[in-house]
Amino acid sequence: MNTPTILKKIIDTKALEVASRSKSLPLNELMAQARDQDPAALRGFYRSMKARVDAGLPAVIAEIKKASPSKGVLREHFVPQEIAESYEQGGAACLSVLTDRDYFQGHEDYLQAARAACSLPVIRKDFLVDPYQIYEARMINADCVLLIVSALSKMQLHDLEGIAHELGMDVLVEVHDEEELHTALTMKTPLLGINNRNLHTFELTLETTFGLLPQVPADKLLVTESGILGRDDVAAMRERNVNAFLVGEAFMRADNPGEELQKLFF
Ligand SMILES: O=C(O)c1ccccc1NCC(=O)[C@H](O)[C@H](O)COP(=O)(O)O
Repeated sequence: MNTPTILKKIIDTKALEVASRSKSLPLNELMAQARDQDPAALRGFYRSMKARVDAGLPAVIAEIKKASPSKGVLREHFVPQEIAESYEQGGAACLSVLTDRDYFQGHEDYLQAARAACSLPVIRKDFLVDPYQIYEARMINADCVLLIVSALSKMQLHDLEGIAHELGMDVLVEVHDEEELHTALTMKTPLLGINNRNLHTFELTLETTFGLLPQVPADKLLVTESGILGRDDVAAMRERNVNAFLVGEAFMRADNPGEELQKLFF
């Protein structure tokens, strides 16, 4: 029998999580609450990214993550509010906050605290496999959700995207290879992430973005994700007209995450 990959383990955990949470708050009640939220309160994740890129600036999604399966604990002094303020001062376009508890030591409260401490739009960074989690994302005021193609069927991708859009949230769809890219291109969202990290093996190379780039249509806003560690990486992307970035580790390991963002990008 094949050993399950980390992504498979995470997805299995998510199914259990949803089953347990829906016992305390059933889906129909959560749906009703989420649909009652004021869409005007959302901050426009895509809009913020697009405005930076159109102005010729790097659009940085700055990530708040305490730990990860591939790297362990990244940051001991972890105060999401402080990090969010620092990122805003450093020039981030948006925030990404890990809400997964078991593998990333994240929490939904961290997203809410970070968002309340700044004026930036925020993506719920988690492994979303069920409509329940999309309604939950709206209830914690996420402005955007992540959908990972390798974790979902085409039908699930369309279904979850439809729910997110109906609730007023943006969608970042994430791919890692050509087949996933073709699937993602059947979706409506203009926000397309290429993850340089293989989520099954942890292998990481910026060549993933370079290799898929020629197949990305001009009307998509491409975000390169993972493994951006220094100014050389940023320059290599910008030379190829990749101007949107999702960065976690490089900032989380720095004493001052916002200053590190400034050093890397401006
Ligand atoms: O980071 C991991 O170890 C990981 C393992 C399994 C699934 C997802 C994983 N990470 C999510 C991400 O892709 C990153 O948090 C994000 O792109 C930022 O990457 P980095 O700048 O390299 O921290």
